[in-house]
This record gives sequence, structure tokens and C-alpha cells, in this order.
Amino acid sequence: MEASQNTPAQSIDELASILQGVGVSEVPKMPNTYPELNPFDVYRAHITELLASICDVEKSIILAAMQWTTTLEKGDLQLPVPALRKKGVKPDALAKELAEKFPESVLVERPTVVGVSLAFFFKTSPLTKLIVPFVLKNGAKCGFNPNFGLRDPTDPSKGKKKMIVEFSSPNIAKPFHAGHLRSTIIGGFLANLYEGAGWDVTRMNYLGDWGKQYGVLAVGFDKFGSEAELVKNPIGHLYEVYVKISAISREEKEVMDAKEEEIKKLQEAKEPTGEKEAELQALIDKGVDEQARKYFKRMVDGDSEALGVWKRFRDLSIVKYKDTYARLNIRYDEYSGESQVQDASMDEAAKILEEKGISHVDRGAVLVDLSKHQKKLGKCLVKKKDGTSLYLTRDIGAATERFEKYHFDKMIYVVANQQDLHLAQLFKIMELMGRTDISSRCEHINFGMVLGMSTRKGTARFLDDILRDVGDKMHEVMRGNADKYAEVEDPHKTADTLGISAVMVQDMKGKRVNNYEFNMDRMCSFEGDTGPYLQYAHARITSITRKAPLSLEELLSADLSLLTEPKAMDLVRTLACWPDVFVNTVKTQEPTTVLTYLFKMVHTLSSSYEVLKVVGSEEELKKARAALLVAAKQVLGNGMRLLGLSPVERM
Ligand SMILES: NC(=[NH2+])NCCC[C@H](N)C(=O)O
Repeated sequence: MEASQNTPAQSIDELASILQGVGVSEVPKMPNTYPELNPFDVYRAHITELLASICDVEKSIILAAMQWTTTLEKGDLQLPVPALRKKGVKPDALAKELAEKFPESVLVERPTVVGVSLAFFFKTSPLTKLIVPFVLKNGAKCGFNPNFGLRDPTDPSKGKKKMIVEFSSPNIAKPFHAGHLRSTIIGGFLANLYEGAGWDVTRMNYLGDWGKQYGVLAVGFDKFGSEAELVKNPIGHLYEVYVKISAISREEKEVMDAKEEEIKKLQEAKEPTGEKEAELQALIDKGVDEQARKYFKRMVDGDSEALGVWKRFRDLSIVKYKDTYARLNIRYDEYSGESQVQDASMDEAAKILEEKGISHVDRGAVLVDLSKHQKKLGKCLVKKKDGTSLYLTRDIGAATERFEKYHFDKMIYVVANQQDLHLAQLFKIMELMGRTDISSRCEHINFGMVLGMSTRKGTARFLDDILRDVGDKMHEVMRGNADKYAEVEDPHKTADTLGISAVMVQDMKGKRVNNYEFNMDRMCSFEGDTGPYLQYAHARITSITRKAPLSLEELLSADLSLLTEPKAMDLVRTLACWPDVFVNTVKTQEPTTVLTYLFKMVHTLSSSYEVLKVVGSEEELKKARAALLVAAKQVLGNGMRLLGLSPVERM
């Protein structure tokens, strides 16, 4: 591997010496800037100092006023002059004045005036000398900033802030639907994001693994289950069993409803019904529903045999889930679940709700009327007539338990926007209970629907099916190019990775709240902004840098002043944005922020190959170009890994 993993990060002294080399005597520094982790901060602080010397505006105001540009043609940074909040002067006049008075700088050109804004272009030669070594030395850490997650940015010894990201959270014996898929992808990304920002992240999977349906499942397993199948394919097999037993339960219900109808008629006709009623009772007792109810009751009461069966289903499912998640580069620190919520914490919550007069009893059930506080929150049930808990009740208990256990500073629930109401109710109830210490730290990260997620073999039920299907599709696409295909070492594995990238990129391309259409052909195409295209870009740059195998030392010794082509400069300027893109992503919490950048970057990259030939160039030039391309590969790889993708080296 070239410049990556364990290479030491660039130190502030190294930065200082590079800056001295280009004629800047001191590292420009301002509060909340991290020049050693983000070269843009060097420029922001530098420009701020220069502007402060020619106008009477607070440095902090100048710094905050500086903005990113949308395209390179608009400069590297811009400053809308009205944001300087200077009273009594016309912004366009002030812009002109500042541009004229702007002192000579070795780092930036004199700003150009565009309307009421100043556009700053960084001088490219010093920028290149700053950026290329910065990326090469920081390697896999490049772009990330572990300071954001510090409890106290001025005192790292106080440790990191604690975050729980709860995501994926499928239901055992039920299909893994699109909502779970998106939660898995987006949640995995968010966990990486916050880790990159220096938070101490706990990845949590909150399984749907409790409720009467697990009684149904146990009854079903008795009838239709197979030990061998269970071990081989627990998730699929349990689902099969569940489907079969649910069908029986539905049929039975029809029969019972008919019987009940009959009895009612007899009662109306004042005929004796004793015998019929006994018959119905016998039917009910024998029925799946009643047996399941009894079975679940045993689970609730802690019957070890009943719990043992259920625990096996759960454990085997988790083993299988782990494999699948690993394909997506996801691992969990905790598999919690609805079943793990303690009665004690739910009882405690119920007590508080009652004492504070938040809940009331209605026909034996316990309700909370949230509509008084916010109309759309409505009324919600927190305890059923028979005393059993609900989804919402378990979430209340779970939140308090997690807070006890982790003392988190922030907890993110990555759940589809179909559950907006549920989570809003949860947070509101916590608040009314007086637990603002918890509710204020919770955030629901939601997302829209996936439309038409079916595969060619029918409707996809499980994550594995989806991944297998896109993998097959990718394999087919790869076979389309026979020459290339022959060169790929392990086509199955590559197709699998590409397929996963296809699904993930399609999912993360738009804003989270948008719905999107699951379109297998489009996502698997090498054309357009797709996962395979991104992978192709990574494989291509790898293949080019492979042809100039240079050590990190050699790359760092390159004479970067040889990089003068406009294409090289565009690439350097684009790479320089990466740490800022990361900062912005922490703000937006949108994977599309990263993807949009990466696509822009690979477009710049691919249009530069023609000009920046490595092979065949004279030795020194080759070294300089290789240094730039290795840096580009590093940034591309870092961005892809942040999203949860596995960059491929060949394809
Ligand atoms: N804490 C939560 N409620 N998380 C979301 C759980 C999602 C739930 N298992 C479902 O499939 O709908």
C-alpha cells in the first residue's frame, strides 16, 4: 500500500516549515480553526488577517463571513461583503475598496469583485506544495477532524463525547424491508461520520424481537420447523415458518368468526347456546392464536423453556445478520432489542407518567394524551388492557436504560419517516416525564421510501436476496466486456462488491428525505453518477499509480513546482476542499454532501489523465504527477470508506 494507513499525520511544525518555504513566516491561526488538519483554515485565517488590517471589522465576523464557492471558476473562497455588517457603506463600494487595498500576499491573489462579493483565488503553486504532502502524510486520516467530538476542545484530556447511533433494527422472522435497508446504509455512514469527527460512537441494533408474534413463531416452529434449516438459514426459515403459521391463524379466525356469528343468532332467537359456546371455546383454546398468547405469556413470565426456544431463534438470526452486515462494512457494538428492555424501567416510567398526571386510565388501558401539547401528536397507548407493554412503552424504557448505561451526549435514531409520529411521541413523553436530559440529546434522522424494491426473481425479502441479485446483475454487466473480464482475478467477489456499491450509492445520492425508485439497471450502470462508476474511477487511478510504484518518501520528495497544467491545478484545488466537505457533512448529516463532492472530484480526475501522463514522462515529472494522483486516490478512498463503500483496486 502506498501513502495510507499508519503513516503519521502531518504535524504543525511540518506545516510551518512548508509555509516558510513559500514565504509565510507563521502559521495563521484563529479560534476554531485547525490549520494542521484543514489547509483551508490556513487560508481563511490568512485572508481574515489581511482584511482586518484594511477595514475596521472584528476578525471573528470576517472569518464567519467567508463561504465556499460552488465551482472553481468562482474562486476558492468568497466573501459576500454585506456579511461584514458594516453600517453606512454601500456593499459594492466597500467590495471595490477592499479589493483595491488588499495587501500583497504570497498565498492568495488580489480578490476580484463579483457584485457585492469578493472572490478569492488561491495562488496555485503554494497551494500545491501545501496540499499534496498534506494528503500524503495524513493518509487514511486525511480530511477527518477528531477535535469536533471533544468534550472540551481546549482540553483533550476531558475525553470524547459519547454518541449512540441506533440503526437497521430489523424484526426477527419478518422481511427486511426497504426501510431497514436505508436505515442500515445511512446509519452506517453516520456512525463513520461521527467517528471521523472524534466522537466515541456506539453502534446499536435494536431488534424487533418481542411481542405475541414470537409466540406465534414458536407454535409454528413446532409444526413446520426444521432444525437443519434453522441452522442453515435461520432468517429465511423463520420467515417461512411465520408465513405458514400466520396463514393457519387467519383461516382459524374465519372459522371462529363464523361460529361466533352463529352463537349470536341463537342468542337473538333465545335458543340455548351452551353447547355451541363450549364448542367455540374448545376451538379457541386449540387455535394458534390462543396457544401463541399462552406461549408469549410464558416468555413474559420468564419461563426458561419458552425463553430458550425464542433465544435460539434470536441468536441464530444475529449470527446470520452479522455476516450480511459485514458485507456492508458494518459491525455493531450492541445487539439490543425490544426484548431486552427491563420491566423495571417500564414500570418506573409508568409510575412517573401517572404521578405527574400525564397518563390516564381508560377502560383498563393506560393512555397519554399528547394532543394537549401538540395537536398532531395525538393520543397514545402506553399499556394495554391486559397489562402488556407496547412498542412505544419499550422505547421509553430503552431510552432511559441506554442513558443509564452510556450517559450519551447524543443519540440518533435512524428510522424511516413513516415513524416520524412514533419518535415525536417518544421524545415528547420523555420531556413530559421531566427527562429533558434525555430528550434534548435525542435526534430522529429520517428518510424517505424506496419505491418498487423488487428483484427479477420476485419481491426481495431479505438483505441477502437484494445483494445477491445486484451482484448477479453486476456480474452480467462485467461480462459485457470480455477482455476486461478476463483480467479480473475473482469476478464473483468483485461483482458482489460492485453490486453493494451500486445499491449504496443509489441510496445515498439524493437527500435523505427524498423517495427514490429502486432501479437495478440504472444503479448498475457504469455511466452516470453510480456506485460502479465511482469504483471504476478508483480502480483506474489505482492502475495508473501502480505503474509508478514509488515509496511515500519518494513521493514526498517530488518537485511539485513541475505541476503547472490547468488540469493539475483544478485537481489540487478540488482535493484541497475535502476537509471542508467533511466539516460541511457533519453539519448536513447528508451522505449526498460527500457523494456530490466525490463525483465532482472524479470528473476532474478523469479529464486530467490525458494531460497528466505518468508512464512515459521524464523521471522528475513522473514523480510529481504520481504524487498528485496518489493523493487523489487517497481522498477518493477516504470519501468512499466514509460512506461505507469498499474501494476496489481492480475490476
Ligand atoms: N427505537 C426504535 N423504535 N427503532 C426503530 C425500530 C424499527 C422497528 N424494528 C421496525 O422495523 O419498524
